[in-house]
Amino acid sequence: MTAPEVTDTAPAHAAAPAPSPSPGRTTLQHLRSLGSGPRGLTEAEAERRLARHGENVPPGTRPLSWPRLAARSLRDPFTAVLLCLGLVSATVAAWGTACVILVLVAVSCGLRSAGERRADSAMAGLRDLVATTATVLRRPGDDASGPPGEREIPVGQLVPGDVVRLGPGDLVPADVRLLRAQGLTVQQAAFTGESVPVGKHPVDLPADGESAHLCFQGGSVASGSASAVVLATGADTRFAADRRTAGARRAASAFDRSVHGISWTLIRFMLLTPPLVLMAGAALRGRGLETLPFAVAVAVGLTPEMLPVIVTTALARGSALLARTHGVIVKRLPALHDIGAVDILCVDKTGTLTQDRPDVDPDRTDPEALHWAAVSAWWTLQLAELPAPDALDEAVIDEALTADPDLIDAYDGVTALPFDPVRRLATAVVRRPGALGTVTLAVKGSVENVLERCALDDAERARLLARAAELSGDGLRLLAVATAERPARHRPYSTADERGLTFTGFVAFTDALVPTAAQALRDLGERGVTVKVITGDHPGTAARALRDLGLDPGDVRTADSLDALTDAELARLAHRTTVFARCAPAHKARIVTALRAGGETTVGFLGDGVNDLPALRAADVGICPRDAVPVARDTADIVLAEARRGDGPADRPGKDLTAIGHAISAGRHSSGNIATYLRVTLSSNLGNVIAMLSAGLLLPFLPMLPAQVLAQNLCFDAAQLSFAFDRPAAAALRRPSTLRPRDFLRFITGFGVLNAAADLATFGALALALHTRAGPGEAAFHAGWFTENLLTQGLVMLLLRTGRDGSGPLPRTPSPVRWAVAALAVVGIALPLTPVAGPLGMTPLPLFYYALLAAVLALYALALTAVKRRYLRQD
Ligand SMILES: Nc1ncnc2c1ncn2[C@@H]1O[C@H](COP(=O)(O)OP(=O)(O)OP(=O)(O)O)[C@@H](O)[C@H]1O
Repeated sequence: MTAPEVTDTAPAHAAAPAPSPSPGRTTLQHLRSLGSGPRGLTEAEAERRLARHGENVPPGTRPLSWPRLAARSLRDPFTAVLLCLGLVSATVAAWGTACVILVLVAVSCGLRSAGERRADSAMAGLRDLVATTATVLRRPGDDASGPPGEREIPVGQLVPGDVVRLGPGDLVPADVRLLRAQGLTVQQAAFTGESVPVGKHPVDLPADGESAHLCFQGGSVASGSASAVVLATGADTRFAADRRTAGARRAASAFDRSVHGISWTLIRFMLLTPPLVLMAGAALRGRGLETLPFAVAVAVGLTPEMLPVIVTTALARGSALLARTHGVIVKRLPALHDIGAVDILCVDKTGTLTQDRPDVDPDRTDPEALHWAAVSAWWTLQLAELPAPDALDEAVIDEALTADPDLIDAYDGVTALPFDPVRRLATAVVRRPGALGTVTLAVKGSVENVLERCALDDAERARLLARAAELSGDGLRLLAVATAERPARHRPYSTADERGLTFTGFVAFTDALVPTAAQALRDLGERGVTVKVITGDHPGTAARALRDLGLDPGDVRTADSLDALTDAELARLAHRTTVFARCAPAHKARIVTALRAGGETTVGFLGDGVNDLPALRAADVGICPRDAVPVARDTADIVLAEARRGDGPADRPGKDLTAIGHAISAGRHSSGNIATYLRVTLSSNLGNVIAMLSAGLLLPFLPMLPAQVLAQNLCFDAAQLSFAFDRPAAAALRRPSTLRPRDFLRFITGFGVLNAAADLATFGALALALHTRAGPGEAAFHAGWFTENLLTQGLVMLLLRTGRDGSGPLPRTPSPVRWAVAALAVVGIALPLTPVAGPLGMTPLPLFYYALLAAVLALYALALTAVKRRYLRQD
């Protein structure tokens, strides 16, 4: 079964090649060839180009057309197996069975396509709510000489020739060529697999094969800033070309492991059934190939052909409800299943558990360190043309300017090396006006990274590290600040210059915890989810935050202690550890991958920054708060709601971490309904198959005609669609909802045998009721079994609604399920009495049979309840 997910529909111009890097063309020549310039396009020209090139929609985000949906549902393994069985039937001229199979395929494909179409549009609507925008430079109207202005537009409206601005946390919105850049590094793991961001800069005359001046759609800005001209959009990008050749690659998620795992187990059974039936028929009754249609019908009887429809409907309904009631946006349908299955949730600290609205703590900040940190922050902001300061820089500048409003005028900026989460440093090179021969490097960053670049003796270094640990232990965030006087020079400054520095002091910040964080962590614990914190911050700060939130941080590990471990050692350690500190983006991803190894755990990652992207991708399900950086919102599978007003300052309502609990409940609810369908349909189908096999060997005629198999399958399938609207028991919501093939097999074997016993008892009842009757018993047998089948299926729907997790009281059966069961019972009893009965090969039955049937059903219901109770007790 394919994941019910919106996938690519290649637009008409899909065959267009990805852009060439244009070796030998200068930037200006390239701009001219695109009919653009450094000041961008006019609005009127952009509109014309949008009509010509189409929307800049990355592949995989357009709802599929009807023909593509139908083609995709035909590729579904269940459908493929059914079609194969149909083909086998046609080959031996069993036209009745072949037609039955064809109708089954048509109905399930039709229902599935309609369900997916609805789900696709609903998901597209939800994704639009958290869609990212791009900063574009355009001139108003058609006035090419007008002044350009910057504005935010939806990424979909970008056209070739547009000039865009990029800053940290931005998604590269199209394929672009850099016009200017400052300290730009781009994460482009999607193309090259490199987890480390790559430096990018403009090249006026690129050599053949050079690509430092190009950034591709799907990449993300890790640090620095740039302006760039758009070369290609939508289906013409390299991202689209890669997807066309390689397809979308994503590691198997919890959804793939469970729903797909179960599907493939069943398909193996289906494929094994016909040969087994043929062999049994030959061995026990000396039958030959004439048993084939019957053998095929038995295999068809095993198929849960509505599984894809139920999965799509249950997940789409759950996602829509979650968005409406709690503002949580699920961007990829299977992610709702996955969040319900999460048993380990990794979170970063800053901006997730804390507000990321730091305030300088003046009592524990060295004034000189604050001075140089502000100079560094201000000039980095100016020289690197960052669209906005990050939270620490903003706090530093505010505090320093309040103390000394002339601080900025005291220096001229020379160059800047902006912050990146791997170096954990930011440097500005400044000059005092008049001091022509020398410059000052103002360096700020994490304590360890700054101290290791300072000229210090070991004792002093140890003293400073101890002081930093003490401040962090109080929950403070820290910046270490250092400076260096250097002779001025023309050669560009690089990270190699950040050596032999003079330590200046620490700047300390308070960063309040998110008000809903403690409650959210408690909720997660009660729902059986283990929380781990993976942060770039100091171990002391992380441990203190966790303690303040009511959790025991245990032994805090720093990332450098993990580097020497093998993947297996890391996996063992990761399961024992609660807090990982000083993690670079690649460490975060490696820890998540280690936790997932073995496929026994489902791991979610909740993060909000550029440093969280690799981990968001590595997890089974990536989650981010609504105010995360754009690229995190774009990467995450689930975007959380904002808090209600009152949970944060008036201008920014803040994060609502309790929304994770709602998302988990919604996921478990949907998975619970899928599990109910699987339990009910599989035990009933297995029972039928056992009964059909026994009857097939005992009776001189086919126990069920192909048309009857069809009618019965369709009625049961239609009734079970109501499970998408079911309510699982409260107990099912209390722990991670993993659909394990092994658990299902255990469940369905027991209940399947019980169901077969009821069928065999019915055969006895039929023999008793019909033995006095003259005429062919075949049609009456078929009618009797048809009625009993639909009635027992209705009973199973009511009594097996909660299985493995249903130890609590059974929730009231929702009306769609009650109506569906009633309709099933009515059809089962009434159909053999209607004129349709004749063509279907059935006749009305004597009243006596109904009395016997009532007794069989009553006994079956009692046995079902008793076995279920025993099963739940053992579980
Ligand atoms: N703008 C900045 N300039 C210099 N140093 C910074 C800046 N921002 C953060 N740092 C330093 O780098 C360290 C790591 O930052 P990083 O962004 O990787 O993680 P974080 O935001 O502290 O934590 P989390 O991973 O929980 O979001 C910080 O603890 C801080 O000391």
